[in-house]
Amino acid sequence: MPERDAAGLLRDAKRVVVFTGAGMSAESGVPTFRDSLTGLWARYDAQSLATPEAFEADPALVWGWYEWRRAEVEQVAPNAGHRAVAAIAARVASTVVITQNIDDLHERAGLEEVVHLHGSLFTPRCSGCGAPAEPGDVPAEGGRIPPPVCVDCGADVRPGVVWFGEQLPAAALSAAAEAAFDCDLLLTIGTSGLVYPAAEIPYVADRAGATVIQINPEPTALDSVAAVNLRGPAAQVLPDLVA
Ligand SMILES: CC(C)NC(=O)[C@H](Cc1c[nH]c2ccccc12)NC(=O)[C@H](CCCC/N=C(/NCCC(=O)O)S[C@H]1O[C@H](COP(=O)(O)OP(=O)(O)OC[C@H]2O[C@@H](n3cnc4c(N)ncnc43)[C@H](O)[C@@H]2O)[C@@H](O)[C@H]1O)NC(=O)OCc1ccccc1
Repeated sequence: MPERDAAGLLRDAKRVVVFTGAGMSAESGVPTFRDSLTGLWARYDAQSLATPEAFEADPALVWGWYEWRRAEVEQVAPNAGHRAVAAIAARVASTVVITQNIDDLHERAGLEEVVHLHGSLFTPRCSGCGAPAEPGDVPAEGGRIPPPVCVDCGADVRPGVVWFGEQLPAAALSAAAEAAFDCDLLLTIGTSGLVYPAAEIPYVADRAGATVIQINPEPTALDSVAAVNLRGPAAQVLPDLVA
């Protein structure tokens, strides 16, 4: 029975990587990347909105979208899946949690260190000089919101996320690749495995001889690299795995 194998594999693991995507936060009520296009943004395609070109063309539209997503995240709480991942990190000293998510639910579930490959909703910076900016109060009204300007150089402040066509933060990418190369077990949770170079991480672990366990209610591009596929929602499957 896959669950028992997975629990046994996790119990015996010495160096664990937990790799997460939007599905990890779905049961908290955070819309997955593709579902985050409602209201004003419904007529846009996420991949074209999450680009430097879109911000250049209409800063208020894109800033407003990220402020809406930040408001969503601030209204929800980590789920039992996030708490189970924190329990794994507490139990297996050398656990590295790598996420594609820009929410802070892993941290709010008790994790001090999380490798954010695609940035965060809570680390805005100047689009000109790169100076960190204060994430102001979440605006009450949704819709188009002009971004604040940088106190140092007056350029627009931008969300601290990685947009399509932009390089990932070098430190995060190398920390992730290194952890995947060194681990003996990688858990991939709630990701479709379609966005690169992040999606390469489970393959790095597999090629280095680690066991890959996937948790996802649906089949994904990562089925082929997973030794064990647990077909279920993260917040239901993970607690059993760490029980
Ligand atoms: C779409 C894809 C084809 N395109 C790319 O990958 C591109 C281009 C590219 C590069 N290399 C390639 C190689 C091949 C093909 C294309 C490329 N990559 C890039 O542009 C990257 C940057 C990519 C990062 C983009 N930013 C994001 N996010 C931040 C912003 C924001 O969020 O707004 S990506 C964003 O989308 C992705 C969404 O994927 P998932 O998280 O997996 O979510 P998804 O909705 O797809 O699936 C949810 C899954 O959960 C499951 N699920 C649902 N409920 C549950 C549940 N309850 N429990 C468990 N699972 C569940 C579902 O079944 C499903 O499987 C995440 O990565 C997320 O971070 N940059 C770059 O390559 O730069 C290079 C470069 C080189 C030189 C010079 C300059 C540049």
